[in-house]
Amino acid sequence: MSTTAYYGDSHEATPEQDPDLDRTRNIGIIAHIDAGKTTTTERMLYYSGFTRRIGDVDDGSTVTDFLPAERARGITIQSAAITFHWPPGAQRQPGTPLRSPRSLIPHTINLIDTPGHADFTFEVLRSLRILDGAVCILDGVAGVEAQTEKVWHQANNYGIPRIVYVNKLDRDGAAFGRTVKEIGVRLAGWPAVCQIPWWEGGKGRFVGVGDVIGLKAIRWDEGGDGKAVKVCQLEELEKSDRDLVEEIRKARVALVELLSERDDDIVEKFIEYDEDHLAIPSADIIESLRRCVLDGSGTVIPVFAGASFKNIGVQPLLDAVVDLLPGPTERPDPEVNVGSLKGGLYDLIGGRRFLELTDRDNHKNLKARKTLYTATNSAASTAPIHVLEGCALAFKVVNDARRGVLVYVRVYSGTISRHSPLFNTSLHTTERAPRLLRMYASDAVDIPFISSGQIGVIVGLKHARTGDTLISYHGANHKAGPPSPLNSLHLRPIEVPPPVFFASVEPKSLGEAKHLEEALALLLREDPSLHVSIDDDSGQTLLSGMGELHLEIARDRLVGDFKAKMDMGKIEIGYRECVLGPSSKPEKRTFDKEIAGKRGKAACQASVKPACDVYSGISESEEPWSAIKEGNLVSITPINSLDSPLPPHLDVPKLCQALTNGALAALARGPKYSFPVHSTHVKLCVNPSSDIFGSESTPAALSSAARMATLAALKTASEEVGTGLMEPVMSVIVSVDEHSLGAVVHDISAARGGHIVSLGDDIDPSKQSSPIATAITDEPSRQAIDIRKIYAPPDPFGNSSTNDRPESQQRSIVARVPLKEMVGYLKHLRSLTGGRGTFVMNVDRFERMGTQREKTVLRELRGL
Ligand SMILES: Nc1nc2c(ncn2[C@@H]2O[C@H](COP(=O)(O)OP(=O)(O)OP(=O)(O)O)[C@@H](O)[C@H]2O)c(=O)[nH]1
Repeated sequence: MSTTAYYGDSHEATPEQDPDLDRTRNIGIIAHIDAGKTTTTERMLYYSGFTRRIGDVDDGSTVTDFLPAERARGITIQSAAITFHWPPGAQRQPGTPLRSPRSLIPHTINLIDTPGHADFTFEVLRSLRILDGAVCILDGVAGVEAQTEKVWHQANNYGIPRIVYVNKLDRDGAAFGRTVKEIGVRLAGWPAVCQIPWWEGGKGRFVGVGDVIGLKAIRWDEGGDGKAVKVCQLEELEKSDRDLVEEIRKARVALVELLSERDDDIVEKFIEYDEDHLAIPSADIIESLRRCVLDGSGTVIPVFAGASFKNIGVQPLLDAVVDLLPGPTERPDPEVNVGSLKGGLYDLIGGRRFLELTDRDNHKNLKARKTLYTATNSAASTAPIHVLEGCALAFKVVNDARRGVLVYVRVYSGTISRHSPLFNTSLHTTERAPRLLRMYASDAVDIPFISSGQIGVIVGLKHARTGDTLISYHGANHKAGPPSPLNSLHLRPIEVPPPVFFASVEPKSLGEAKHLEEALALLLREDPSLHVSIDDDSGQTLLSGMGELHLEIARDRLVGDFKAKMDMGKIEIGYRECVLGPSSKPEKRTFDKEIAGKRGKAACQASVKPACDVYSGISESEEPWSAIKEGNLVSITPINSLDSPLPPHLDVPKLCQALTNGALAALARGPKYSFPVHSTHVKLCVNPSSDIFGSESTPAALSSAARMATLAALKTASEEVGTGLMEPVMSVIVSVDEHSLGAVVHDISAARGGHIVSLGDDIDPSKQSSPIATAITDEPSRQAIDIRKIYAPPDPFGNSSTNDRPESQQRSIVARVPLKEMVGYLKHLRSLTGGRGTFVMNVDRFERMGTQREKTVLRELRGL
């Protein structure tokens, strides 16, 4: 019997609903550019009753891409967090037990839309940290693309439970079966096919999906808004589409078999139902899948099907989000750093085994951190952690034209209440949270507090930046801040990659300078992967970032959104400068000046030498204090404060920090070419009896002395042995079909001076692990996936076995190529591959150029 059902037609969106944690899903959508994230999100909002019409990416009317730059370019730049409810309908009364499937009961979904372009990978990583689960959208024609693969493996590192949605199945050339096999091989997990596409009459229009779990088929009305669906039971469907029914049954057998290899409970059910794969109730299958997905390893990958643009498949996908992805309480203890110590936040709060250094913490500059934090460590064991009232991560800062600066936070413990003072553990400042909001894309609702597990927005913070940890604590003290170690607690910190492109930014007139400065400061709060520096010689402001598009968007934001009247110079590659040998003698400099009406005096001695491998350099360094930053090593010879005690305002860590800051400031600009210095070891020395002058030796004076001495040492080395240029070398992953492989490999190695690291062969069962997985995950090699054992339905418009269509086999090339040779590569790759090739890249290292190459680059830089 077939029935007509309606999704989402009886609902008034009720933003104030206060959800229980077990009914909350903090999820993200990850995918390659153009796979259909925004299109799918728009449908989700519509069916949930949040919007009254469906937004369209192509005419710029979407809810989530609300920045003018995003609408103009039709791509997602910033993550926008939106809250909605699924399924629509009355909320569960508190205390009502959950039942399976969970999608029968309304849930609150906090959805983070992440950008797909490689230049915004850092943005994706930032979002990944705060997700409890993710939907990965694939383009059913293109299959698994390089960017998706990259983000997928990064999500593995964070252990995020995921499901896959194969979109665009209405398009010519859509191949669901082939995509399923690619999922297995390239995402290195077992695809659990939960739906199969329903093509009318087997080879016609894409009209709906076969539901492998519920053993039924769902058909959407053609041309409608997608709310009305026809649910067909298999017995009835058998009369008109026997092949589809057969395939649904086959898929059910494969699904139960796959689950029984990993879940004992489903084996019991299998036995209970007389070993009949089809007899096991759908609720049991869902629970089994959920258990497999929740481990976050990506070993079992539930796969769903649809065509969001044609309004097909989105509601069952939302059901799957609720049914298969975890609530905040089902996730592992969030990782925190307290100084050099790592552990779980709840372990810290509960006083459990947190204060041991973990085995994995053999960090490169562990020695320095150990020295710094010995005091913290001992204090920590007695610290009053219980004063912690709330702990949140600012994962996104957005300047909203109407409301001012919005700081998106995920609360991990306790609550953040309106008006409560928040201590920022990165900036060591306290600010109040005057207003709290829950965001519905560009709309918002005021709320009195944000509780643990929830995502919300704080309005009115003046300093908080993306990535900062904010805490509220009992007995807040604005001046002193919270007691140690709470004052150094950082939630899930991530490293910002080095910027490799830069451009000068200049106000159109002097009167505009202040406004530009403020706009840049805001932009930096939003996006910590942008950097601003001032060129000492020319006085120019330089903006650096991760890619050309990254800087172009920054310019659009400055001009369009912040209304800064400015010009941006040519976007150029950020080279680095390195010393070619050691300076022959240490340089000593004394700083003796008034700073802000206060006398400052201190002296410092510095020498420099190459540190080709800064990371191994540190283990050779005997100094107890050393720090690696931006590819350089700064070390300080032991300070003997026993013979000549330090003045009361200084202790060894404070003094070392001030000296290091000074040296790092000097390294920002090379002595010969003015590029930042790289791969250089600065050795600093301060003798308390002759270089410290009582209360006049302030941290600022010490920094200045270290800066002057380092500059002098760099100059000496440059004159004596010279400096060389280094260039960013990228780790590049190119996805092409077999047909274009030869041409692309030749182009990379012959024309671009690249080095091929590996060639992935996706169809050879003996080489089952993806080269991208190997390049990205830091986990030990993953289990082997035998493509022959993957169940995938046949593709009506070709054969699902990739073996039979060699020209469509996707191959991954992993290579190392100088960034200079990658400028404008996408266009070239497209022409080499008939438009099908895609690539992703990130900085691998900075490498010294050969003499000839250096000459050419210098000539180009000088415009000769
Ligand atoms: N035929 C077809 N086109 C689709 C479908 N889903 C999305 N599209 C189109 O694909 C293009 C990209 O869709 P978006 O939703 O902007 O993709 P996205 O993943 O959000 O892209 P970025 O924001 O740039 O990362 C648009 O032109 C959509 O209309 C689909 O199911 N079928």
